[in-house]
Amino acid sequence: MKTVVVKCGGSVLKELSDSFFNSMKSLLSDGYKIVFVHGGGPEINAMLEKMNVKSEFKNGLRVTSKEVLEAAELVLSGSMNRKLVRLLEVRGIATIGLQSSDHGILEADFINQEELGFVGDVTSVNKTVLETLLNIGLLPVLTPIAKGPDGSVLNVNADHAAGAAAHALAAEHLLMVTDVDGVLNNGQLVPELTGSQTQELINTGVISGGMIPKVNTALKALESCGHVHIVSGKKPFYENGKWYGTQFNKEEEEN
Ligand SMILES: Nc1ncnc2c1ncn2[C@@H]1O[C@H](COP(=O)(O)OP(=O)(O)O)[C@@H](O)[C@H]1O
Ligand SMILES: CC(=O)N[C@@H](CCC(=O)OP(=O)(O)O)C(=O)O
Repeated sequence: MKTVVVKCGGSVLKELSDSFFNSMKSLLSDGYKIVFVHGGGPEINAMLEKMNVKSEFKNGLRVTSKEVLEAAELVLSGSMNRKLVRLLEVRGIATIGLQSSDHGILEADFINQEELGFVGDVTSVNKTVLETLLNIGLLPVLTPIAKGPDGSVLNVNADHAAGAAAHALAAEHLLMVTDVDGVLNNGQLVPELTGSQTQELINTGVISGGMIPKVNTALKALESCGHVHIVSGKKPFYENGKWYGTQFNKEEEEN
């Protein structure tokens, strides 16, 4: 099975273009099976603001109290997931939206409960459920809320959730969809990056903020996925077998 895991950031969910969905359709007609994982960080921020609840990030991860977790679930499962499913269905793509904690599609463990609260790292992926859905022609759209220990649910960074799904499915491609064309340097798209080149851009502050978990996930995914790209959701990302954005490559083997 040729699988593509597409991670769509909250930054761009409301701005996904028709050309983006045309690229999705091209992938499907070229025989790829797609699993979608979405975020919703900006929308969770807006909800917390409305609720007058303060939220902070540590190393790109949202410190998640019980109250923050409830807001995150509400936004991700109740709003973002529903929106994406409708956007895909309306374009004739057979879609099923799921909370990743359902039947342990994603299982996670606390990273550091004292410091981060209900935040998890994925420990297992229920491949059988995902592959069964793909085999009957459905495109699963997953939230980054995973099943935690003892009946809990845990908030997982959506980049990390997508990376874990791509790894478990041995996906041919991992596509990280965001609100910029890819990794930029001085406003210019960087078309290709290796691990050491990426580290250099992090060290010099060119890559910062939300781009850091994205590039780290991209590099880690190279261990199990054939191809990894960061692309824009406002443009086409795949046409006639050609991919756009920033492509991540393994370091050249030294002779
Ligand atoms: N070098 C860089 N190239 C592109 N974007 C960068 C870079 N460094 C930081 N960013 C920021 O990362 C953002 C994408 O991360 P984030 O907002 O977390 O997106 P998402 O919601 O898609 O996960 C961009 O909009 C940009 O502001
Ligand atoms: C633990 C953690 O940080 N979870 C993220 C989940 C959503 C997410 O990652 O959304 P984006 O892809 O839009 O950033 C959060 O609460 O914001």
